[in-house]
Amino acid sequence: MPLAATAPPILSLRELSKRFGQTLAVDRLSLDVPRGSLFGLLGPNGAGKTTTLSMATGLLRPDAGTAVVDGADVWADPPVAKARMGVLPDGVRLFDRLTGAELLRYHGLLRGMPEADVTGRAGELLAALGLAEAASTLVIDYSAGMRKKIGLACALIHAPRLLLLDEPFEAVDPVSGETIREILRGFVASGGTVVLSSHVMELVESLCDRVAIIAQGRMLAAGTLDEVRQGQPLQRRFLDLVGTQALDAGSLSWLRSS
Ligand SMILES: Nc1ncnc2c1ncn2[C@@H]1O[C@H](COP(=O)(O)OP(=O)(O)OP(=O)(O)O)[C@@H](O)[C@H]1O
Repeated sequence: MPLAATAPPILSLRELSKRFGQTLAVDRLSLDVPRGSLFGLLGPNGAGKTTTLSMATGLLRPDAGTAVVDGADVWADPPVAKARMGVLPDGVRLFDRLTGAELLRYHGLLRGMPEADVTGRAGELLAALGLAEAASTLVIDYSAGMRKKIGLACALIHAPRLLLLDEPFEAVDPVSGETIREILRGFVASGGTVVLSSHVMELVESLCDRVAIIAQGRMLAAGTLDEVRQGQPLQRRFLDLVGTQALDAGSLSWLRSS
């Protein structure tokens, strides 16, 4: 029996809920992520993906429910839980008055890494992600894709066993996208676990072995790729579960009249 089938999940969310005023962003959402999986979290805009990941990573306090990382409760024991994960938050809120190299160094030292390791790994990460030439550039002057990549490097530098990545491929060019896919596959092959959110079905279908589809804060389906797809392309299954929004007849007619 594979390890993932017998070991406890590396991430376990139980009945997580979060309300913003009138909006119930996440509604009693439960999810288990087995060790060694490359897990895709899918959902339309506003589904609650970022809110869920923020609660799972200790960035946003849930109204109710629990998040447990490798046995450590994220909200009862944050230092232990946070040490076990690498996080790429939504929008990548970074200290952007630092250079790329300084930001990576800051993250490594903050994680308690020895100075020499930080320097060595920072150089390797910058090179692998095509940021070596921008190492001395202030992050505020980075493009959106470069910010995503430096954010990913910061999440990786302490070699966590669990990566939680909010839209890691957003704004990233195809060459860097392939590098990131390679890094994530290698990470999982060596025993790591990745949870990523995305809108891009083809990417999730080709990269992830497990997926969950959420909409309006609720879990609609979760399991292996094949269990969720049920013999259909993921895109079709996603649209069936989430529902399509047909344009009313005559809607946007002004756009078609010249
Ligand atoms: N800080 C906030 N204040 C008020 N409402 C919020 C806040 N953050 C999220 N929301 C609302 O909660 C819901 C879920 O948002 P969330 O950002 O989690 O969705 P998402 O699935 O990540 O969307 P997207 O794919 O567009 O990034 C949305 O209705 C959003 O407007």
